[in-house]
Amino acid sequence: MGHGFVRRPVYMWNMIFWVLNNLTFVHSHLLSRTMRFLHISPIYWKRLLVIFAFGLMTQLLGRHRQKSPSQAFTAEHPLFSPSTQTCQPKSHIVFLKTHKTAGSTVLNMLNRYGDRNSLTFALPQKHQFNYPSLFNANMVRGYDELNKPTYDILCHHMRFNLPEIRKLMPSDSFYFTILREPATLAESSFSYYHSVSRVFKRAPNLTEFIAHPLYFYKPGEKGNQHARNFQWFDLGLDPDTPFNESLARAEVREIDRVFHLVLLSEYFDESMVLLKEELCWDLDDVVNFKLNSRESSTPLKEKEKEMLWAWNALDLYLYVYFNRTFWEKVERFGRERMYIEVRRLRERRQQLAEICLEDLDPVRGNEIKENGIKPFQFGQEKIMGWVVKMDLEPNTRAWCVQMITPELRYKNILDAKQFPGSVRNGSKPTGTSAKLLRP
Ligand SMILES: Nc1ncnc2c1ncn2[C@@H]1O[C@H](COP(=O)(O)OS(=O)(=O)O)[C@@H](OP(=O)(O)O)[C@H]1O
Repeated sequence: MGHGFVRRPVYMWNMIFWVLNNLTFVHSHLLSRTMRFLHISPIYWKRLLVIFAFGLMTQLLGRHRQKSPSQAFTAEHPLFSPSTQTCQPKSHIVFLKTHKTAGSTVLNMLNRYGDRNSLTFALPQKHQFNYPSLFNANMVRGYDELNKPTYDILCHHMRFNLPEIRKLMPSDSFYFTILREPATLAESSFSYYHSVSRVFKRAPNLTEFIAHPLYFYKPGEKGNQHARNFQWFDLGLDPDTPFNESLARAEVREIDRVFHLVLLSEYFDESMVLLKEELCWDLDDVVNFKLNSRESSTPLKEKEKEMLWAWNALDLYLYVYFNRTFWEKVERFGRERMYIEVRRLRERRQQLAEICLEDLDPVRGNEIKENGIKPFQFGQEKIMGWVVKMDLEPNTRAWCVQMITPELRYKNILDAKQFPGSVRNGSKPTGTSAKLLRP
């Protein structure tokens, strides 16, 4: 599990050590006089030199991040260990990719990180882990109960099932997921799955569905997950359970116990900053372009939102709970610090967009001629994508292409990398590049 690039941030304490170190060497005679003047014995002076040298070493290696103790997270899921004040990039990761929540953008980031650092993905046999069935370890390609392979990242669409996940993922894995406000999620889901989901097919339009959901919804029918408590379902829970506060609270607390971080798609950039901090990653590891967005969406009236919240009461409970924990984390991170970090992230995104993209706005899929980066079109929705400039230096272009490679395409690339020689998926593994340099 290599992390094949050098970290660049310069940390204050390392800088101080570096400056002192240079002063020590350049002005050693001056220093020794000062030490004598201050009545510090040569033995202490030597010890100080060792400390300075150590400072220089850490500065040069730049692998460990110094964190200010005042920013320490003391919650159940610490953002970093306050005792050591350093962190190591995490590479054992379980991401529950919920549906219609910006999960594809998060997934792309995980794909890139794992690809660049030669991490091993637990990949599905086909496109996803037999969704909507509950996840089972045997759905992972190459998994073998007796001779267990080791995996670093599990991140493709699945219905969460912790005991099975624990069979294959390391015990120190970092669990995270992403949620979206249930009414806008319902609007996205209705438009995306309208042509495939039986319940939605029966409804002439979203307005009718919102007005009479029970008329169209038949419990236990295939495809129902798209129509009610979608996130609750993806978390492995029963979306048809009648709402009951104490049950909802117990389930949500259990989710909070298992997941180290729950992101919010409405606050995507703040989410990326928290994630970067928790994973001890670099800014470039979490910078992204929005993927899988529709050309347009239907604005909801207040009344419609309320009706959708009532219909998706379990998802609403989930969202409200994790909205609170999210902002508590932001508070502990520091609002001012968050503001600065979000600005850095946006500036970097803008910089990369200017380097990589023909257009700073997403374009329709049919305007993208390059097959590897055409967004996956599903149902009648127009899914938007990006055009990468052609005249880029190859390394830069490969980086840019990675940032917008759609999930199925990227899955095939990773699959071909992990299972070389096996002919499947009809995809040639072009575009993987384990050691890309930043543009
Ligand atoms: N960065 C960022 N910030 C906020 N929102 C974002 C982002 N990236 C994607 N999206 C929106 O997420 C919706 C697609 O979600 P998914 O990628 O999870 O969909 S899928 O289940 O994998 O098909 C889709 O929402 P709708 O456009 O409303 O359908 C995307 O626009």
